[in-house]
Amino acid sequence: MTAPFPTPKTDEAQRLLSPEELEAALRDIGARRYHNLHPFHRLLHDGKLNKDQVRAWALNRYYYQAMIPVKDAAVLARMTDASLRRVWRQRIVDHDGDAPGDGGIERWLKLAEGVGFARTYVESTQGILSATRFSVDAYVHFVKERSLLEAIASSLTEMFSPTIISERVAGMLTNYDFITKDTLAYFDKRLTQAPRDADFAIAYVKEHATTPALQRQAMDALTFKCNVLWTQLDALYFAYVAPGMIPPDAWTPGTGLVPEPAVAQATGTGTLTAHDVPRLPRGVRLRHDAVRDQHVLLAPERTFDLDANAVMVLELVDGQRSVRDIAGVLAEKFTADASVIEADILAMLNDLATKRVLER
Ligand SMILES: O=C(O)c1cc(C(=O)O)c2c(n1)C(=O)C(=O)c1cc(C(=O)O)[nH]c1-2
Repeated sequence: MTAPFPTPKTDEAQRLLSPEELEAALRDIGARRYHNLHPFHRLLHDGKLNKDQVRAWALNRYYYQAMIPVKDAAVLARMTDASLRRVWRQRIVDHDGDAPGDGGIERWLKLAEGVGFARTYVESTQGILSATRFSVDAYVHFVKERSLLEAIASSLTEMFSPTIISERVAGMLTNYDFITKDTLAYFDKRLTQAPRDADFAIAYVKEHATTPALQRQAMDALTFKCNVLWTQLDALYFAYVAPGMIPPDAWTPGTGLVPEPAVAQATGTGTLTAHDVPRLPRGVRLRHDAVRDQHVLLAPERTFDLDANAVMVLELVDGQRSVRDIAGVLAEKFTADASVIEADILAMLNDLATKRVLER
């Protein structure tokens, strides 16, 4: 497809660059346009956003994460060479995993849950900004419509991502008390996946962009992709930072979240989340008081009576299972909805945590 408004030909576009010059020109595009330079990222990394603004970022970026394998499947579908497909298909595995509960999309959902979202709300994508959807969809369309060279070149933003990831993880861990290393686990794997993918893509582009016109196409593809990323942050900034104009139907703070247990909130104690592994602190025991026929939690100089549900949960608290694991066991036992059980268990365990008879 020819662009309706083709990029004006510059002198640079007329001259065939050496592969090294081409790489330098591509890197220069990143140095000027990559999304690490966007004000929203600067605020995110420097700890200048509030929790809801960080939530808006996590929610919207989920759509990018979820569509990346769709994009890569489209790229794969254009490859007639099995040896290329064999390399590219790894990208889909990285995001989808080999089994349920595995892979990058799952890890992004954990990030979103870590900042308080209900997984089903995030997966529904109903609260994302239209601009997020437009720009991510534009990326998918681009790789379907343009040449394979352009499709591969558009992924070259990944050359620049390891730096921003290191900066983001360090910045967010230092600056936000609600962010943990576990929450950001998504990025651990990207630190090796992104350079591996980028090395392959840049080698391909250097080998196949063999005319000035093809080199220009590769550069334009990378510029386009930088714009895909930049636009998403513009939209976040506009809606959630300044002027703070949230479009109709987009996420508004307070919605789509797992309710935080009121007691833990009031006392300000660290709230357990579904991924935490609860255990009884040293000196606290689950006992059956035979005289009263009552299960109790026995702590130094204190006891707490437990109802039957609490006993069932605490019998599964073994310092190995996470809250989610425990909910899974009980959901299976009672053929009930695991997410409902999980919410109940979290409320109960957080109540015990505030009484200091449970820890993670
Ligand atoms: O955290 C980031 O700043 C960042 C940037 C990019 C990128 O540069 O496109 C990707 C990712 N992360 C990422 O996680 C990811 O899976 C990914 C895939 C692609 C792609 O174009 O195929 N880019 C990116």
